[in-house]
Amino acid sequence: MAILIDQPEFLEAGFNKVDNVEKEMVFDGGFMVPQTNSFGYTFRDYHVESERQQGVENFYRTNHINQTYDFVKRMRKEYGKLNKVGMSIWECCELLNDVVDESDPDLDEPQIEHLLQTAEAIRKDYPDEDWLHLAGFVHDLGKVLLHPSFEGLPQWAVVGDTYPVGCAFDKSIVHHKYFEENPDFYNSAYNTKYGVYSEGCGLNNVAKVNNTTWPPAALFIIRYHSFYALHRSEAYKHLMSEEDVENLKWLQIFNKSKVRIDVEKVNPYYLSLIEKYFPAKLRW
Ligand SMILES: O[C@H]1[C@H](O)[C@@H](O)[C@H](O)[C@@H](O)[C@H]1O
Ligand SMILES: [Fe+2]
Ligand SMILES: [Fe+2]
Repeated sequence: MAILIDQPEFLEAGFNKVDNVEKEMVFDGGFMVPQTNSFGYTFRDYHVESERQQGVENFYRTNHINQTYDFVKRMRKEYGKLNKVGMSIWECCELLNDVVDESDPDLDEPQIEHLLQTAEAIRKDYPDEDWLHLAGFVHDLGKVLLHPSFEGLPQWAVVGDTYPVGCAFDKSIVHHKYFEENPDFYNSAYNTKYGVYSEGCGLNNVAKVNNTTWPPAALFIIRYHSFYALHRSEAYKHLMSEEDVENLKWLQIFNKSKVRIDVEKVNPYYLSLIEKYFPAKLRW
């Protein structure tokens, strides 16, 4: 997803295949945590040569060419209406299970399992912050925009790493070279360090339409968990407000995780959190 609000370090290229996957499981606070994805590569490696990577690269090519300032503005307006569907958080999770994310080089489990894995990993580290567990659980629900009930948006418009439009694309963004085919790349209104923004303007302008009682940090996590150029490569810091800086620390603890979980056992806990923080039906 691209955002409206965003400089460089190159991702290391190289072959990071680890031959013996079994040996790469480490024991971490009661969880067995793999160090490689199920294809035998380290996580988020966008430069290995595999069939899956070709699909991922193709995805980013289309994504980088088409995510323009005007497109993102139009999408925000259209989907900000929240007039597509009325449903509960749980119903949304069920819709999500039909979705396959073409941008993810590591994904090999159903979305619901990925959500629970993420949530359980945070719960282990921060047992008392229930709002944070719930953030883990709902963090990828936005992918539901791929579902036909949302007019079936194409993958390039929905998934993949997050970055701002309206200012220069940072070199740390995955497969950066394809931005050279994006019209905004040549538009002087959008291709400078600040572009349409100003110093410290703040990353956050999320509309809190659905009356959640959640802390703002949770919304920040949901919105920016895929903004790797920011939380991993430290790009775009010049656009952050003081509040963003404060919230960033939560993002840094929010990492992809592959802990093994017993879905049946943990489901009731997440249902109770949904009930605590969200209305029964939400506008989407
Ligand atoms: O948060 C993740 C991450 O940014 C991945 O790189 C991307 O493939 C997924 O779509 C997204 O859910
Ligand atoms: Fe995500
Ligand atoms: Fe995710």
